[in-house]
Amino acid sequence: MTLDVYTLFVCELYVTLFLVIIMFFAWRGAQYDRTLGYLCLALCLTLSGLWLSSLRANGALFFPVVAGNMLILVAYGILLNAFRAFRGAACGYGWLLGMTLWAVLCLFPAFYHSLPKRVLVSALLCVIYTALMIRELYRTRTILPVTWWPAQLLLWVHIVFNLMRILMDAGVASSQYGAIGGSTFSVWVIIESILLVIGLNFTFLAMVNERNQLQYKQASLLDPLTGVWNRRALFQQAEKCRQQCKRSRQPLSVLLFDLDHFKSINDRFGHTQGDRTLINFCQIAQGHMPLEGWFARLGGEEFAAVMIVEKAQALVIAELIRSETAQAQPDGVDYTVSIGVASDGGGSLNVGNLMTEADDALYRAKARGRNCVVDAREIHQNPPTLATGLSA
Ligand SMILES: Nc1nc2c(ncn2[C@@H]2O[C@H](COP(=O)(O)OP(=O)(O)OP(=O)(O)O)[C@@H](O)[C@H]2O)c(=O)[nH]1
Repeated sequence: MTLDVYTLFVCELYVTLFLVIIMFFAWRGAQYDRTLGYLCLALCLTLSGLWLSSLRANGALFFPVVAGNMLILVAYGILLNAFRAFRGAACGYGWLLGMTLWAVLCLFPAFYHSLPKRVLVSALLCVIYTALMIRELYRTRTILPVTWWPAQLLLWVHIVFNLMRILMDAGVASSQYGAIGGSTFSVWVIIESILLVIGLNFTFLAMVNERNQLQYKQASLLDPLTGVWNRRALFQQAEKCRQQCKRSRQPLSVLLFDLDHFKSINDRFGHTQGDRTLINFCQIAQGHMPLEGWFARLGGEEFAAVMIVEKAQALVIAELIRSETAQAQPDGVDYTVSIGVASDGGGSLNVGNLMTEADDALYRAKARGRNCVVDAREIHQNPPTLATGLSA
């Protein structure tokens, strides 16, 4: 099979131009996401570099060899910045090094007129830039659990190809003297770079999409003020706990918390201090969650926790939270919390019923003067006056 270098080159120009257009709209559609912006810029520079390298066919040397390759090396640097921007890092100046090195080397006629030397340096720089991109990508593995893998694969294929190029492309000038490199290996360089730009575009779109999806999902489950889970997250988790407890017949406990006279804290110390008090309470409560315990803000000064522990342990945890809160005094502000606790031994579990029971117990805790823990079941079994809430 003979692959015509000019036909491939036109294909490459067309594909790259088309990808520039796609990426430009993707960038705008993603609210001017920096990563996609860098990628779009890298593609524009690649397109310009490719076009300049085609001037080799007219016998020109300066534009294809110096300017064309410099543009392509800047594109590599900007691609590296796209990976850095993806993980929120600043750009630095390292991305300019490849282009600068090439410009300096071109000042030496022994390099400028030697195709094998140019092929060697160009392939080496591609390997170095790609290795740096792999390093950047490696740092994003925690925020990119899925697309991290295809992105790695794509970059490793590019490294292997360029290493093969160093070994196999002796820089023999092609009889079809034309675009990119000008050696007999050019056909493979063009094919690989077409596949690379297509692969990179899809990979970056998938990466940005995955990161955004995870961010949106997280934002929809977290309370923005305190950073703890919100009502939606807690109810999702409660349903998982219910299923787990039902299967393994484990006890499930629900704790409802309500800060006492919180309105008066806002009135006396201001809303900002009120916010700080809410954050302080969340830190205290989070610090007492057991291994299988989840805490959330339901709204305002109301919080809840679901935990796979039996009633006795849930009451101990509630009392620890209550007493630590009463002693906390964030910024000199005294505040207390009332807590209702409901538990199920693992039989006919119903989270809705447990919530209602805990809410009932919380109501009783408020009625008993606040700053206390009340166990829902004991309220039902005993007259209110004998309820075994752990009063402060
Ligand atoms: N600072 C601050 N205050 C909030 C926030 N959300 C709700 N609040 C306030 O919380 C207060 C709740 O007041 P109430 O429902 O009357 O309850 P309370 O004063 O705590 O009284 P008891 O619950 O009966 O002890 C209101 O003044 C709300 O404005 C918030 O995000 N930040």
